[in-house]
Amino acid sequence: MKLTPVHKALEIILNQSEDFGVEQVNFIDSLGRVLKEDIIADRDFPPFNRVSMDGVAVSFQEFEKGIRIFEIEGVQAAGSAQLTLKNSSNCIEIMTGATLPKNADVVIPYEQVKIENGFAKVTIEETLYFKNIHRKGKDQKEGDIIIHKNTLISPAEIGVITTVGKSKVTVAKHPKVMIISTGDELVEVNETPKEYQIRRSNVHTLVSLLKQLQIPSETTHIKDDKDALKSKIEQYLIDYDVLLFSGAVSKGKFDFIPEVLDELGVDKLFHRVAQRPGKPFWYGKKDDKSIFAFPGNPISTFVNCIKYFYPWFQKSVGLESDNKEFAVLAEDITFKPQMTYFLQVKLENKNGTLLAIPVHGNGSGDLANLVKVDAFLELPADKTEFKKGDIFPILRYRSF
Ligand SMILES: Nc1nc2c(c(=O)[nH]1)N[C@H]1C(S)=C(S)[C@@H](COP(=O)(O)OP(=O)(O)OC[C@H]3O[C@@H](n4cnc5c(N)ncnc54)[C@H](O)[C@@H]3O)O[C@H]1N2
Ligand code: MOO
Ligand SMILES: [Mg+2]
Repeated sequence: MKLTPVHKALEIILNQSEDFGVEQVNFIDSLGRVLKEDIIADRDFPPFNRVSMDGVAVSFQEFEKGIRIFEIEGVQAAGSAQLTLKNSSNCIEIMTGATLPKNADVVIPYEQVKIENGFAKVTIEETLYFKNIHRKGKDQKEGDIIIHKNTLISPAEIGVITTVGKSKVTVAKHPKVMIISTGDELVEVNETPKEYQIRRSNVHTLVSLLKQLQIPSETTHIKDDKDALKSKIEQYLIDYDVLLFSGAVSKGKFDFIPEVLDELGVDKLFHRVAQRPGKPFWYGKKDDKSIFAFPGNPISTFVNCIKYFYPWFQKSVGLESDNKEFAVLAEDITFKPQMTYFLQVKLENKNGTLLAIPVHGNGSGDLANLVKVDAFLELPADKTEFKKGDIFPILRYRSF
């Protein structure tokens, strides 16, 4: 049967993105979420003439006249209401973060002043009007949009959100996701497997891959029993927006997922992609529900989640995902099949260039190899020889 090319599979999936609406969350819980409102300056930035050095505030005009000794009239701390310089030839001691006193228009730092017996003796010959003052409204004006809708919220955005006083933020709502493992060979993490059994690690990898995008999910396990699969999946198709499967999509006698989904009225949009690993990937849709059925081999599940589910989700919540990352292949690679090859690589930054160093494992079942790796290098299907120095897109799962 004909395999769907990777770019086509991705295109099909992206065309099925869904809007899950918006919700309000506490500002501190908005980290990693997608903003769904513009964040507007509630006042000027800075909101007052903010002194930026500890020292003395004086009149620039008096300084220009040659006055260098100023009697200290008072002290203006950060957080206290604005004082007025009553006598223009006096000064006010002033602290960083304080509002500039009325009638003062320059700050001389303590390093350039000698304080003695209630007088400040200035030791510099030159200064500038408004020196050491962060002028009101210089950064942003009240009413300016500081963060646009559809921005991914990072710690920098949290700073702005809080400074404008938004304790609640409108963000994209996440889909309700169920992650399902299948297979009679699988046992729980806290169980001791028999010689022919293994622990169901893939679902926990998937939960974690989703958690990296702040998407909560639930998991369950279903035995290789067609009736059980059918009745459970039927309910999940009602209760969840997205189902992620791991396993039972290939040619085996107990690979029931494609036929069960078909019998439940899920439209298959493709089955089998021209890629390695992850070829038997099945994707379908029922009404507005997306069903990603990943092949059970751990690396197949892993790479398909990053390659297909991640951009589908990002598009669904309104994030631009055209910010592809690239790396330079560090050694020659040959891959003969007419398939996209997701090569496991370690990333290394060498003099500003991101190098992709292949780390060969033993195929898509070798999950231990992934801990030595940072990303997959996407080698296109239309070539067989990939040369050291060539540049290819990467799918990265470690950010630092
Ligand atoms: N005759 C053919 N056999 C296979 C083909 C093929 O084209 N023709 N494709 C191979 C490829 S490629 C892959 S990938 C796998 C996909 O298999 P399934 O999606 O059907 O998955 P399973 O058979 O259920 O399991 C495969 C493998 O993965 C392990 N597994 C499954 N779930 C988990 C889990 N949650 N945690 C850890 N490991 C899991 C399972 O034990 C098997 O070892 O098919 C090839 N065969
Ligand atoms: O496509 Mo499979 O993932 O090579 O084992
Ligand atoms: Mg199978």
